[in-house]
Amino acid sequence: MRESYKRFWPYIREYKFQFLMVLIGIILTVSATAATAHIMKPLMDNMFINKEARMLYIIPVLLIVIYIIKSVGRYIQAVFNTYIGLHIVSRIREELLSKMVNMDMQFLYLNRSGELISRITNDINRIQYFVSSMMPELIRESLTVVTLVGYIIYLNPTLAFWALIVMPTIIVPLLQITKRLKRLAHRSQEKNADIVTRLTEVFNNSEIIKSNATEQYELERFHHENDHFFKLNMKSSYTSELISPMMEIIAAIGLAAVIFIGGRQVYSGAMTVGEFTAFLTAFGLVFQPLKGASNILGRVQDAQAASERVFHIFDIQNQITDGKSTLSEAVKRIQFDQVTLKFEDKTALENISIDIQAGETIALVGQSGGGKSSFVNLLLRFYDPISGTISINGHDLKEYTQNSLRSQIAFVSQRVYIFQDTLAANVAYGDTVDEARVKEALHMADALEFAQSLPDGIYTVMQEFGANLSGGQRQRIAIARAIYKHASLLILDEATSALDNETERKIQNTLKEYTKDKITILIAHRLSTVQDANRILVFKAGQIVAQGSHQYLLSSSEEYQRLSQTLTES
Ligand SMILES: Nc1ncnc2c1ncn2[C@@H]1O[C@H](COP(=O)(O)OP(=O)(O)OP(=O)(O)O)[C@@H](O)[C@H]1O
Repeated sequence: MRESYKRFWPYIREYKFQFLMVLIGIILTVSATAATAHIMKPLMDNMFINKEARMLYIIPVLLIVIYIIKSVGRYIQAVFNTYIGLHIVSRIREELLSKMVNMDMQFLYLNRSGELISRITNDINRIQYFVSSMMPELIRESLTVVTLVGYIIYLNPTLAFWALIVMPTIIVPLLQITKRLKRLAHRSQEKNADIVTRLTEVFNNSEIIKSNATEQYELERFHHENDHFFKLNMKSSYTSELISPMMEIIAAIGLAAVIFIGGRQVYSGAMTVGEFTAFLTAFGLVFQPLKGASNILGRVQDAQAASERVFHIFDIQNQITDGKSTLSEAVKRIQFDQVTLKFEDKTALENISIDIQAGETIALVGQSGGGKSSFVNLLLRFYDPISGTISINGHDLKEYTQNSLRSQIAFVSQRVYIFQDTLAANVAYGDTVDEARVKEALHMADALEFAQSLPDGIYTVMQEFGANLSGGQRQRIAIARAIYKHASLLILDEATSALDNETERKIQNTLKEYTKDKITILIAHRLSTVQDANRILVFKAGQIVAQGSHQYLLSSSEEYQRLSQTLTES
């Protein structure tokens, strides 16, 4: 627990004023509670025994004042506790998202989106209680316990010894319970992540689910996860609910000891009935806050497990690190020098050497899994090679900051991403919308006509994933987005695969002028897409097995001849 607090301390300590307010709230509540007991004295002595009539007015008014103070204290404590908790949690949520979006691509590929969403939402919410309310509550309960225990020791040390001797017996089972609770909390949070993953999958794959009529199948899979989650939470409840009855049994044993030993002391005259009653009352009162404190320990396990899951992400170090220079000029030359890329044991690229100059259009072709996407992923620094160097304008890629490098690259990926925003904002993505530029980019991507036919033209809001668009329209928006960026390196990974030949040709013709001083790298499976490239690189099992113009390769490379058969057919 200390470890977790250490992690939260930098956040917690920034809320001195709010904690002070919580403390004031606690002081008001505790004093008002004490005053409630204290008012019993004038109530009995002055009002009933001495029959002072003015007390008939004073006591009820005092009682109301005391309860107002108590309520104000409670309110202040609750509101400021919540403020601290919610504020810290919302800050950590943003920091966690910032950490996640800046993680290596491999991390983002490997971790399910549902798992990451669950950490940002569910896990973080569970921390709130830990960072705000737990400490004040523990302080309040401990203070009350210490005061009451002090009081009973003061009343009768021998009896207090026998009454309290049973207390340590609770420690061992309590520790075991909290250990088990933490294990269960970990599993329950993992299960929660599974549920969110399942849900994101169900909603992202609705087409495939509907077309295969697998709704029932998905419901059963969800039921399986949900049921598991339910059972884990019940297990947690069986365990945590043990704390209260255990405390009560211990309290009963303590009380029995007090009655047996105290009763004998009363019989022998060592203790008056009044002293015995006061002792019994105070001893009875100790257990309420003690139970409260043990319950807090139970709840803390959940928050601690969640904070471990959250801080685990904060602790992951990126493998891809930023260089110091800024790539502010256009990409004029790309060199691969004996570059090898491996994913664990699998070699994705082997000994790749190539030199590309500004103005060139390079097409990558080859069998599926041949390494084409890996080649462009290296340029984007989604991965780093295990050996060899890649340089841009004569400097190793690793010398540049990733942001400055990527600002020079316009990338159209195989999967088209459309954000739930206006069409214009989708084209200008991340930049301010310049209407004329957006229209020009759309025109070059042969998408202006369809954009203008939309209800609000380029300001029409796109649906999530571009659900209201055809595959070809989505691709054209993605191409327009790349054009809008005016980057010096254009990477098109199967960017025109959903377009008909005529549209593709049209876009290619406009792009020719646009890319004449840039470097264009395109991956394609269609002959029409690649045959005009200055150079075609043929990939096979992670190697470039041939390169040259379309005509040259047709006459010299068997692999290309074989590929061109399939390229023409598709
Ligand atoms: N993130 C990754 N983790 C592990 N292995 C990967 C990863 N990305 C690619 N690979 C592997 O590296 C090899 C090359 O993949 P790559 O995606 O570069 O092929 P490709 O030529 O683009 O294929 P396609 O034409 O099917 O898109 C494949 O065997 C693939 O399984």
